[in-house]
Amino acid sequence: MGLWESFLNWLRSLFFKQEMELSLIGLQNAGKTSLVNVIATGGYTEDMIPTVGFNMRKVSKGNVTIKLWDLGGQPRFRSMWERYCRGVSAIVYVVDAADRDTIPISKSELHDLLGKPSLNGIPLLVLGNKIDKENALSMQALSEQMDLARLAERDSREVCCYTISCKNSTNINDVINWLIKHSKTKS
Ligand SMILES: Nc1nc2c(ncn2[C@@H]2O[C@H](COP(=O)(O)OP(=O)(O)OP(=O)(O)O)[C@@H](O)[C@H]2O)c(=O)[nH]1
Ligand SMILES: [Mg+2]
Repeated sequence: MGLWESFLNWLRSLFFKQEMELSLIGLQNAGKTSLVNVIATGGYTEDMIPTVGFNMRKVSKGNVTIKLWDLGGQPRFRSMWERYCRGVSAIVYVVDAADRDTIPISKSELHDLLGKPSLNGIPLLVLGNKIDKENALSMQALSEQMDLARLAERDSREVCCYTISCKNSTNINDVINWLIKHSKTKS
């Protein structure tokens, strides 16, 4: 980036600071914490420790400061999801697209959660992760199996779906761009 461009970006950042708060949910082993790491530092590792309860991370992307609530996906933590989704700018739901057996559970957890009136109208980004694996579902198949059309219609909510790989950093830029688009100007 040239000096002049950097200066302009700095000037812009003084006037247009944006911030957003996001919740990352989904079943255990889907790759939520891996996604936070990839967005924050670009780092990826195979040996991850399951999240106990939740973690909070703040990540800056350009003018946007993103506060991420990374929640544990094991059954005992799922009852907390709603509390951490209230009032966020967007909900990011991560699915292991290569673990076909768990898709029905993932779907029913998502549909139950979004049925709560407190979460009405919050935009939803569904991410089918692990597309580096051979048996991973396509975006269309995932979207059908998760019945995302019904969620968009039932709740008249914005719903978007991407397939990604945290391991290979595939489509991570699309995710970041979507997030930035859904941030709000700081008051
Ligand atoms: N092949 C592959 N493995 C991945 C990918 N993303 C994450 N993993 C692996 O999946 C496992 C679980 O990742 P985590 O990020 O801990 O999953 P999580 O959703 O945070 O799990 P909980 O904290 O228990 O809810 C780890 O072994 C990761 O290395 C990916 O894109 N491809
Ligand atoms: Mg985790």
